[in-house]
Amino acid sequence: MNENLDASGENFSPEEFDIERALRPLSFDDFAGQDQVLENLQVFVKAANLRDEALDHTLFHGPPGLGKTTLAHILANELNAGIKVTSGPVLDKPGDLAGLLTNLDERDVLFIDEIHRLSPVIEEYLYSAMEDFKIDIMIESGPNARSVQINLNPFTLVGATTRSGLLTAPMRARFGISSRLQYYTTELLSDIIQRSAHILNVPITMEAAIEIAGRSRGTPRIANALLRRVRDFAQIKGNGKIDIEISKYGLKALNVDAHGLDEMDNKILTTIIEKFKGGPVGITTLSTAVSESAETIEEVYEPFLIQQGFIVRTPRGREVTEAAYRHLGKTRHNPQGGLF
Ligand SMILES: Nc1ncnc2c1ncn2[C@@H]1O[C@H](COP(=O)(O)OP(=O)(O)OP(=O)(O)O)[C@@H](O)[C@H]1O
Ligand SMILES: [Mg+2]
Repeated sequence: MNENLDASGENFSPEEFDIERALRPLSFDDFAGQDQVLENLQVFVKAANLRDEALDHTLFHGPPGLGKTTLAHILANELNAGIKVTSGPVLDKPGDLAGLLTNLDERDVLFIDEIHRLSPVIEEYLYSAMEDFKIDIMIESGPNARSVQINLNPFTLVGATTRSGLLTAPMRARFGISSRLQYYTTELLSDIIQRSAHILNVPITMEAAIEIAGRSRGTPRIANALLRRVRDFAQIKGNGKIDIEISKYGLKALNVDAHGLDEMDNKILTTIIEKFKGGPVGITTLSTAVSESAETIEEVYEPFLIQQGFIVRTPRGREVTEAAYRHLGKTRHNPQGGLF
């Protein structure tokens, strides 16, 4: 895939960050797909609103760019509550966390992105906040040092992670709601692209939206990123309208893979084929061969490759499929002869 996009589709300039923000859905109604997740959340939010209670702590997990951060903001909107945003690696002092927590109004959302990267001290500290809406803080120092308990307003912790496997069991257990986001179908992505094109005020044909959607790696963030790039081609090389011709031209110029696979996706497939005769290969061995952690392969790359039918998981490890050979234009040397 092209150099500007990785599996998450991130890598924006500041202006693009603003566009990204404009394209972000703000309510349940604007949010496409993830039907099961959304249906449940709507019930839980309605119930919490009816009882005037804080929503249960909610965890969103799944690959990058599928809408975790978006949903956290939507929850706050739909709860008619405020939201404070932080992330695991940023939150390293208990004092900072205490400051955030004590400033939450009743029913507010505290969104912690990359929640698998919290330090153990902070995590420990969060437990009592989540469970009893209480925290202990140390006041004064030296011989006068003592800890006082502070009551917090009932709030909702929303956590997001691409690496749910790295979350500790006690942390996981404290979320009453846990939702895994799935890759989007081409059809849904083409709806999202049309909605975004409308916001960006650029005309697009249905056919073009489907073409771009099919190359977006099942990921709305990538779909929006590709749309913006194709829009550039349409404005500079075309007549401003995004049709199928300019889309194909732009996607080719961007070097976007026909399935939207990115560099690491292709590296994983190529490595299994070239170094391990198509597999099966164990995840640890594969991880060393492609220089990427086993967890990232399992949680970020592999789900898409499996969903697209390029890889299968067997008890002896990962194997590539015939589709992967075809995709990479390679022929399979099958020792048993026959089948492929
Ligand atoms: N269901 C959706 N409908 C429309 N647009 C969406 C949807 N989900 C995501 N998007 C778009 O994709 C962008 C990326 O989504 P978001 O930032 O929520 O992903 P994420 O899961 O938090 O990713 P990361 O793991 O990298 O933080 C959003 O800004 C939004 O424009
Ligand atoms: Mg996010």
